Amino acid sequence: MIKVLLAGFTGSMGQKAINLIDTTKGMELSGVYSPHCVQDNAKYDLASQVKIYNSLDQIDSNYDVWVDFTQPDAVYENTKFAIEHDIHPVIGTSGMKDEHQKELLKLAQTKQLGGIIAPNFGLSAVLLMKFAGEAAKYFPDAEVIEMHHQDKKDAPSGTALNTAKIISANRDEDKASKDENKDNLSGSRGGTYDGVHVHAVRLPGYVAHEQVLFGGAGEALTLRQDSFDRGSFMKGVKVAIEKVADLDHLVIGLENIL
Ligand SMILES: NC(=O)C1=CN([C@@H]2O[C@H](COP(=O)(O)OP(=O)(O)OC[C@H]3O[C@@H](n4cnc5c(N)ncnc54)[C@H](OP(=O)(O)O)[C@@H]3O)[C@@H](O)[C@H]2O)C=CC1
Ligand SMILES: O=C(O)C1=N[C@H](C(=O)O)C[C@H](O)C1
Repeated sequence: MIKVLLAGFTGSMGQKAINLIDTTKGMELSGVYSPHCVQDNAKYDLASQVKIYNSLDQIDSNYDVWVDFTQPDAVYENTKFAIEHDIHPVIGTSGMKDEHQKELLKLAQTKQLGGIIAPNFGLSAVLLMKFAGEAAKYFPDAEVIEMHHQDKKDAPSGTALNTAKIISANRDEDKASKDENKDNLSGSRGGTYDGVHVHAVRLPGYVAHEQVLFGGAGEALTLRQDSFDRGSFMKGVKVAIEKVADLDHLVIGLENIL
């Protein structure tokens, strides 16, 4: 039985993850963590054996997997805590800084502990990123547009940033057009990662969506994925919880364990 600790259990993704864990054979929700919660199982409709924590230092090592859907400013500390306590991290939270990611890769390597940081657990987004990497070899001019629900706390999305990194790693930047626009309205061209423009839209009604626009001489290619429901992430989370203990290092991206 895989004993799971879920960080961010009161949030939108946390609630979906509880349902996944409760309905999947071979895993059990043993602990939950959210810094602003109260220790009242009935209030959150949690079985009495589920331990509730509202501070990291209360948590013991009695867990196999740490699932994290919290906030960008908490995810590094949480992941570090999990690795240091030999709990396999399954990290969905976006917004981790590159230098923090590198540090955690090293820490997990030293401990030979398996874990995953997944910018996106949805198959459509994983495939979009793969296809974007392929397209960037032939179309060096590309822009990323992500669209999310208005409650999203970070911009751009972790997926969009990762897509921009993949495009940058696969294209020949010297062949890309130089952007010499003058912004009459500040921010009109979005943000850039290594010269790849990234635009973030926040609107009610949206869940999580991304387009990558590639432009060439007289032609264009558009890739698009849509997560219409947060349930779309749960297959990926399930696979990650089941497979993470088989790894002996930290991987970035769901594609590495599919
Ligand atoms: N990789 C993927 O496939 C996906 C990733 N995400 C990412 O997951 C994260 C959570 O998304 P979502 O559920 O929509 O967000 P919510 O805002 O709905 O939930 C955030 C959760 O984090 C908790 N929290 C707040 N502050 C802290 C802290 N300092 N330490 C630990 N926990 C904290 C909140 O608790 P409280 O209510 O007590 O404040 C709440 O339980 C985001 O980063 C999002 O981008 C989302 C969807 C898919
Ligand atoms: O906050 C969200 O909703 C999502 N966050 C992740 C991200 O930042 O990429 C994954 C997905 O886009 C949904």
